[in-house]
Amino acid sequence: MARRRRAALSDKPGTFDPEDRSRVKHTKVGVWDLYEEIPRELEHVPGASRIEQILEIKQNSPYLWRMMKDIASIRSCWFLLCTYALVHFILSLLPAVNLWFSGQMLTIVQTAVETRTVDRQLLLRIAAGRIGTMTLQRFLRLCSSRAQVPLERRLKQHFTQHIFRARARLDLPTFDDPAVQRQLGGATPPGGRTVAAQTLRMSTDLMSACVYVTSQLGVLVNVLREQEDGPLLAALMLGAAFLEHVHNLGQLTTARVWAATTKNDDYLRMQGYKRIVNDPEHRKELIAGNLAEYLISQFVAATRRLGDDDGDFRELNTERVMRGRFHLISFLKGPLGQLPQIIFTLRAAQRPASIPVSLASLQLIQSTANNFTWELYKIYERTASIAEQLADIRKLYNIAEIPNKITDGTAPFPEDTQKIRAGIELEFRNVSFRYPGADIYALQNISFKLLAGQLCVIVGSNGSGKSTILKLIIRLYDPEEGQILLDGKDIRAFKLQDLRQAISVLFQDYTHFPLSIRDNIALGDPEHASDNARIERAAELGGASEFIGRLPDGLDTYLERPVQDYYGDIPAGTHSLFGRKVDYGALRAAGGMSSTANLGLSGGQMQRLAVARTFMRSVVSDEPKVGLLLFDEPSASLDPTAEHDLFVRLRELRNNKTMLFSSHRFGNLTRHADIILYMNDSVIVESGTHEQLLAHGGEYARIWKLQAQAFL
Ligand SMILES: Nc1ncnc2c1ncn2[C@@H]1O[C@H](COP(=O)(O)OP(=O)(O)OP(=O)(O)O)[C@@H](O)[C@H]1O
Repeated sequence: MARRRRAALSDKPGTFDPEDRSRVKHTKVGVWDLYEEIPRELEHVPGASRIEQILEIKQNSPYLWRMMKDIASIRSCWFLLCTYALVHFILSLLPAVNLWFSGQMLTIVQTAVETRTVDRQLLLRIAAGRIGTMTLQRFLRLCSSRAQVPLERRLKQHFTQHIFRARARLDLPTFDDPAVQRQLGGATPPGGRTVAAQTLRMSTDLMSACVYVTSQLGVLVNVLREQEDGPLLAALMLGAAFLEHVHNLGQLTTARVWAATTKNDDYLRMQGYKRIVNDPEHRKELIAGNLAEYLISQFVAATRRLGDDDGDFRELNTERVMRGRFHLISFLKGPLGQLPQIIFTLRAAQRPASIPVSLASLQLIQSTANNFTWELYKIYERTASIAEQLADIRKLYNIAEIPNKITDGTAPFPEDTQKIRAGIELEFRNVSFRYPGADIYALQNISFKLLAGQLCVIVGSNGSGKSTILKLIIRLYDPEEGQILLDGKDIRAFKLQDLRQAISVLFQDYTHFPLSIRDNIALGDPEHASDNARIERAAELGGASEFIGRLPDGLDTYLERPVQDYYGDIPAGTHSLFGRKVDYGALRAAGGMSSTANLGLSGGQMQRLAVARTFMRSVVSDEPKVGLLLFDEPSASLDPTAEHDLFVRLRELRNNKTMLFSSHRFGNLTRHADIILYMNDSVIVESGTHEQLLAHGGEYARIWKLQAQAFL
C-alpha cells in the first residue's frame, strides 16, 4: 500500500501552535509557509517516531480485530475473504519457488560448464515447473481481482450504512460542533475507498510481505549453506542493500504534525480571480461589471510577480523533497553496491583454485539479498501507514458513539393519546438561551403561557429571538436557564421521539430535500409516505397542486437531482438528455447551483411545498398525532392573496390544535390571536391580544399603524 501522507486533522488531544519556535520548524516553500512540529520525545534518536507509531498500532489494534470480525459477519464475505487471503498467501510464496528454480537452473549450467553434460530430465522438469508457476501466478492474480471486487463492494455497502447511521442519529448542536464535524470527516478518508477496503489491502500486503521475507530468507540460507564463503558475501550484500534503504529512511522521516499556509497577497488574489472566472455564480457580475479585461491583466501581472514561487503547496513541497534527495549516500550507494562483486573477483584472483562460489550463484545471492532487504525495509517503512490505518479504523468506529448533546427523556408524550385532540398547553418559565459558542443571549428570561388550543403570534424585529423560541420547543437546543413545559411537565422528561411526533414545525429557513416533490411532501409523515391520496390532499391544502400539475413529471419531479448526469464528448447540438437540459461545463453543479433553478420554481411556490409537507404531518391525518403547530414566517414569500388563503385554511383546519406563529406581518394573523408576544432584543416587551396591545399604545401599536398606513 502506498504511504498516505497524514494531511488530515488528528483526533489527538493537545494543540499545535505554529508560532512556538521551540517546538515548530518553519520553512518557506514558494509562497507557502510550512510549519513542522519537532517530535517532543527522543528528538534526536533515529527511529523515535517509529516507536511512537508502534505504540499507537498496539493501542489501536483491538479496532482492527473488531473490523475483521465485522467483515467476517457480512453476508458471504467469509468465502470471499478466505479466497482472497489464500490467493495472496500463495502468490507471495511464488517468488521463492521461482528463485529455487533459478538456483537449480544455475546448478545445471555450472555442471554443464564443468563436466560438459546436461541432465535433460532435470532441465525439462525445471522448465515445466517455471511455466507452471507463471501460469499459476496469472491464474491467482485473476482469482484475486475476481474476489476483490465483490468483497470491496460489500465492505463499502456495510460501512456506508455504518457511517449513514452514525451521522443520521446526531442532533443539531452535536452535528454543528466543529470537533464532531472533524471527527466525522476523519472517518471518511478522501479518495473514495472505504477504510475497510484499505484495511483489507493493508492486511494482505503485510501478510504477503511477511511470507515473502520468510520464504526469501529460507532460499538464501539454503543457497549459502552450500557455499564456503557464503556468509561473508551475504553480509556484504545485505549491508549494501541496507545502505540504500538507510538513504531513503532519511527522506521519509518527516514531521507528523504540520501545517502550511500562505499569506502571499498575489497568490491569494490569483486564486480568487480563478474562482470568479470559473464559477457560474459570478458570471452575471463579471459580464455586467465589464470585469474580464481587468481580471486578465491582474492575473497576468500577479503570475509575473510570483514567478517560480507560484504553485499549489503539495506540488511545491514535492519538488522540495525531491531536491533534498541528492546527498552523499546517493553518490556512494552505487559503488558500494558493487563491492561484493569486486571482493569476489579479488578473492578469485588471489586463490583461483578455490573460487568460493560460481559467478552465477553470486548473482542469485545478490538479487535475493536485495529483495530481502527491500521487503524488510518496506515492512519497517509501513509502520507509519499501518498506524494511520489503524487510527482510521478507530475513528470509523468511534463516530457511532458520539454522544448527543440533547439528552433523551423517558416519559411518553402525550400521556393520554386522546388528549392531544384538545391541543397541548405550552409554558415558558424564565427561559434564557445562548447559541453554542455565542456570547450574546438569544433569549433572556422569557416567560409566557399558552393554553391548549390557543393561537399565539410572536412578532418583533429581526434577530429578536422569535425563531429561537420555536427551536427550543422542538428541542433542537435546550435552554441554558429556565424551563419549557408541555401540559405542565418539563419537556426534557419526554421521549424525544414522542415529543417531536406531537409537534409540527415549519422553519423559516426550511429546506427541500434532494428528492421528488412527492417524497418531499411525504416526509412530513413518514409513516404514511406511500399514501398518495394523503400526499395529493396535502399538496392541495398547501396551495401547491396547481403548479405541480403543470410540471411535466408532476409530483414525481425532482426538485434537485441528488445524482448528476455524466456526459462524454457529446455533440454541441444536443440540448437535452434523459429529459434534462444538458449542462455542458458541469460548472453549474460545481458552482453549487441547484436544479430548482432549471425547474423555474419561485420562492412562493417552494414555500407552498414546505407548507404542504407541514400539512401532510399535521392536518391530513385521520388519527391526530400532532397537537402543537409551529410556523416560522410561513408566508414570507407568499403574495397577499396566497397569504390570506393560507391563514384562512390554517384556521379552518387546525381544530383544537395549539398554534404558534412567528411573523413580521401584523394584522392578518395577529387580529385572530389569543395572545401576541412582541419581542425586542431577546426579551418579550409586550404581550396581550391585538385590541389590548392597540389600546396599550406601545411599540406593537406603533408598528401596526405603520404597516396599516403602508397598505392604505
Ligand atoms: N445558529 C445560530 N448560531 C448563533 N447565533 C444564532 C443562530 N441563530 C440565530 N442566532 C442569533 O440569535 C438571535 C435571535 O435569532 P432568531 O433567529 O431567533 O431571531 P428572529 O427574531 O427569528 O429573527 P428574524 O425575524 O430575522 O427571523 C440573533 O441575534 C441571531 O443572530
